[in-house]
Amino acid sequence: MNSLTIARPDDWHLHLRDGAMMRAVLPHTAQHFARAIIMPNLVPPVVTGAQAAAYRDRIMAALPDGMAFEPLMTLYLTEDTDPDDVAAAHASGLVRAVKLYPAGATTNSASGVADFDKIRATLERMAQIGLPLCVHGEVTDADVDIFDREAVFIDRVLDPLRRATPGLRVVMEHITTSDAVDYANAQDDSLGATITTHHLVINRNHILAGGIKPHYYCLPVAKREGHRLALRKAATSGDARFFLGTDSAPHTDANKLLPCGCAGCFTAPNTMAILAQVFEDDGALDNLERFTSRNGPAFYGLPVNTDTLTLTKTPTQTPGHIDTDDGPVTVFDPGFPLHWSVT
Ligand SMILES: NC(=O)N[C@@H](CC(=O)O)C(=O)O
Ligand SMILES: [Zn+2]
Ligand SMILES: [Zn+2]
Repeated sequence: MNSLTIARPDDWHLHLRDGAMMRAVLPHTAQHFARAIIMPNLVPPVVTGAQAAAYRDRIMAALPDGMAFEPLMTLYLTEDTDPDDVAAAHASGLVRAVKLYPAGATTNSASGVADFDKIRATLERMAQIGLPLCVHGEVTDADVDIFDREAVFIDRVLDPLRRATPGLRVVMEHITTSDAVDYANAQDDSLGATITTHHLVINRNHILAGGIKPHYYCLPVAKREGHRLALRKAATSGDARFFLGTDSAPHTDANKLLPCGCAGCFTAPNTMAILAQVFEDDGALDNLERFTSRNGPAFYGLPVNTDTLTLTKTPTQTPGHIDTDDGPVTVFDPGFPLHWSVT
């Protein structure tokens, strides 16, 4: 196959940031994706409906003329979140999901949740109105090994939370383990799971063997090869529970290359070329459209995009970095030449 046309993709987990960084990274997403679930972990976080509306306006103002893109806004769940504000933001069509960060789990998660009893009322309201909860699924306990934090979260937090809130629609974000794949496979269609581009490509050796590679450091951290293969199988299966959330998370090189560097891989520019190759290598090009363009809208109850994206078998050179007014941002290097280009 030398050319592939699919319904235009969406990105169900994206960090656009704000200001100069947003202006630089937004066109890379809008070029390939019609819509994206916009993560609310700004500083300060996007907690209220009013803050989400203002953030959406800033995104639309930063969109270059002639580009079409719809940001699907989220609210950052805190222990002080007002269920009425959440319900109003959902009813107006502004907000498509609420994001749960366990306090301290990842970039800008200090305002996240420590006491899960304090979010009960909001979760119950979300279950009533059908508003999905997107979850960064890692425990934060210092005594749990970082490579085990996702699996432990499923047992200790996610499964009890879902049992306590029947009907709540939940997205396990950026899953990295076979434990998460197995859990998702055992649930009904109230559960979805996003998978990033980079977790289909790298395992923990890529980060640590032969020298430390800060640009491969993200959270949840990439796991053993067996886990990567489980993610590949889930993503390429076509199963409706699994869909693309790139978690494209730009940080300047200055902030990545520190003694204590930031977590995140910037994949917006080359995600579609990488995914075409991943699916081709696994003999699953026929399922690429399900993963990038169909399963996500089905979970979120949105129409599939009517316009299309065409990939052709032409080598692509992804730039090593993009320039922003805050400094350069390195683009994720898959470690193999890319044979597919978006045309
Ligand atoms: N994935 C990451 O490593 N980083 C994300 C936060 C997140 O999605 O956990 C970021 O905002 O930089
Ligand atoms: Zn996260
Ligand atoms: Zn993220």
